[in-house]
Amino acid sequence: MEQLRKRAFAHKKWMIPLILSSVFNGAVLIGQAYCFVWIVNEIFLEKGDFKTVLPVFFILLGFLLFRVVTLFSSRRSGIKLGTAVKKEIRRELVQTYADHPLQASLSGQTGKKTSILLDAVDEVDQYYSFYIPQVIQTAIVPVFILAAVFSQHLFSGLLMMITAPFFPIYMIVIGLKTQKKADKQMEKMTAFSGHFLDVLQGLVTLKLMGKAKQQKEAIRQKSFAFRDATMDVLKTAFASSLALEFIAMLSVGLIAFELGLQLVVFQNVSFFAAFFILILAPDFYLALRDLGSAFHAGRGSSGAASKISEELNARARLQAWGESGLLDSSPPEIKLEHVDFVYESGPFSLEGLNLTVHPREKLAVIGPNGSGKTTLLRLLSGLIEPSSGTIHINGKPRNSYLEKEWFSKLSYISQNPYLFSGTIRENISLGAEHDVTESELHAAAEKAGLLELVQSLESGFETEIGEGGRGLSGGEKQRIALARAFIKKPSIILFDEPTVGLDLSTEQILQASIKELSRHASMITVAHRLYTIKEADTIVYLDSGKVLAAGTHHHLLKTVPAYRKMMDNQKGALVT
Ligand SMILES: Nc1ncnc2c1ncn2[C@@H]1O[C@H](COP(=O)(O)OP(=O)(O)OP(=O)(O)O)[C@@H](O)[C@H]1O
Repeated sequence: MEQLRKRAFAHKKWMIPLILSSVFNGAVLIGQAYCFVWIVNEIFLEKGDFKTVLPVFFILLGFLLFRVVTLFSSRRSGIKLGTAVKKEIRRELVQTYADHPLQASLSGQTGKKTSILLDAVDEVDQYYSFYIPQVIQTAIVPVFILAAVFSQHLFSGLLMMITAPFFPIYMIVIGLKTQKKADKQMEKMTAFSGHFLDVLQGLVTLKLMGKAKQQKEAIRQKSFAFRDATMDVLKTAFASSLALEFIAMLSVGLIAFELGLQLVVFQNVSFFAAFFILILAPDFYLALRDLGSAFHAGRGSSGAASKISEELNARARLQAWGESGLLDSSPPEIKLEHVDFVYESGPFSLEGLNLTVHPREKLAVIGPNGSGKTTLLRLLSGLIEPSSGTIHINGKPRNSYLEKEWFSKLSYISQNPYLFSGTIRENISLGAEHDVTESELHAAAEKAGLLELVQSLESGFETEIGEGGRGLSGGEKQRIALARAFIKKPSIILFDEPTVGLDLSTEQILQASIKELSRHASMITVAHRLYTIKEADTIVYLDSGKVLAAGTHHHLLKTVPAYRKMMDNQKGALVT
C-alpha cells in the first residue's frame, strides 16, 4: 500500500483536483442541506409564501448542479490518476525487461510476465480510481459536516465523533484478515495465466508425450483454485459491506433518537437545527461507509502491487552504459580481464577469463556440452554483465560506451534466431538504421541464400512469417539472421554454429556467407565444424567454465591431449 500511495502523490496534477473537488463537495453538501432545511422551515413553520422561498430554491438548484460537477471532477481525476500510474508502471516493467533482455527471457514463465504486465497492472487501477478518491472524500467531507453539526448542536456533534471511529476500527480488523486472501487471489491468478500460456506453447510436445489430457486437468484445477480464491475475497467484501451498512444505519438511528428526545422531551434544540443535523447525518456515515467498500478494492490492488514490485526488483543488477561513441566502423579490440560470471539462478560459473579478440580475428570457442560456450558469447555480446572483472573495447571499459553504439556494431546469430510476427522484409530489415532499399534487400537475401526461397513464395518478401504467419525451418531462420547481418554490416559477429547436420547446399551457403561477413568483422564462433575450427586464428577450449587452452589448431593438437582426443572422436562426425 505504501508504494501505491507514493506513486499517487507523485502525480500532483491529478491529486490536487481530487482534493479540491472533495473540499467543494463538502462545502456544497452543507449549503445544499441548509437551503433545503430553510425552505421546509419557511414554508411549514414560518408560513412563508412561494415568492420568499423562490430565490433560495434556485440557490439549492445551483448547489445540486455544482455537486454533480464536483463529483464528476473527483471521479474523472481518479480515473486519470489510475491511467497515469498504470502507464508509468507498464513503462517501468517494459523498461526492466528491455534492460535485462536475457534474464527476462530466461527466468520466470512468459505467461506470468504477461499476466503481471496486463492483469496485475489493471488490478492496481482500483486503488487510484476508487480507493484514493474515496479516502480523500472521507478525510474532508465528514470534517465539514462535523463543523456544521457542532455549530448547531454540541451533543449531536459529540455523538457523531464517538460513533465515527467504529468504521475505521472495523476496516482495520477486516483489512488484516483479508490481506492474505487478496495476496492469495493474485498468486492464483498469475499461476493460472502462467501455466495456461506455458501449456499452450508446449501443446505439441505434450500431445507427443501423451500428456495433453493430464494438462487439461491441471489447468482445470488451477482455474478452480483461482475461482475459489476470488470467491473467498468477494465473500468477505460482501459480508463486511453489509456489516458497515448496519453500523451506519444504527448510528443514524442513534442520532435521530437523540434529536427526537432533545426536540420533543427536553425542548433544547430548534426544529431547524434538528432537521439540518438529521439531513447531514446520513451523508456523514455514507462517506465513512463508502471508504469500507473502497478499502476492499484497495486491498485487492495491494496484492497486485507486491507482484509488480517483485518483478521490478528481481532484475536489479543493471548493465550500465556510458556516453562514448565507438568512433569508426572498423572492428574494435575486445579484451576480457579476470572475468567471472555466475547465473543468479544456477550453480554454473565462468571463471577467470582472460582473452583478447583482435580486430578481424576469427575466434572459435569449443568445449563439451554445458562448458559455457553460449554463456561466453552472451558475455561478449553485452547481453549479460560480468559478475567481476572487466571487458575493454579499444582499451576502454565496454560500459563506458553508448549502448546503442555498441549494439549497432554487433550481430549475434544464435542457433534459433527469433522471427517476429511480420513479413520477411520486416524481419530482415530489423536492426537497420536506415530505410532498406529494394536492391539492398535482394543483395542481402541472395548472399544469405534466401533469394530462391523468397522467389518461390507467392508474396515474396511480403510473406508473413513468425507467429501468426508461415513457419520456417531452423536453417532458413539462420539464413534470415544472416540476411539481417548483411544489411546491418556489423564489425563484430557472434555466431552459434548449428549443431545439427545441414544439407550440403545449406552448408556451402552458410560457409560462404560467414566468410563474406568476416571479411570486415571480428568473428567469434561457437564452433562445431572441423572446417570452422581449423580456419580460426585462435581456438579457445572451454571446460567447466574455465579456459583449458587457447591457440591455433596445430598448437592445440601438439600441446593439449584433450583437444587431440576431441578432434579424433569428432573427425568422422563433422564436416571437414
Ligand atoms: N539462464 C540460466 N540460468 C542458470 N544456468 C544457466 C542458464 N543458462 C545456462 N545455464 C547453465 O550454464 C551452463 C553453461 O551453459 P551454456 O549454454 O553456456 O553451455 P554450452 O557450452 O553452450 O552448452 P551446449 O554445447 O550444450 O550448447 C550449463 O550448465 C547451463 O545449465
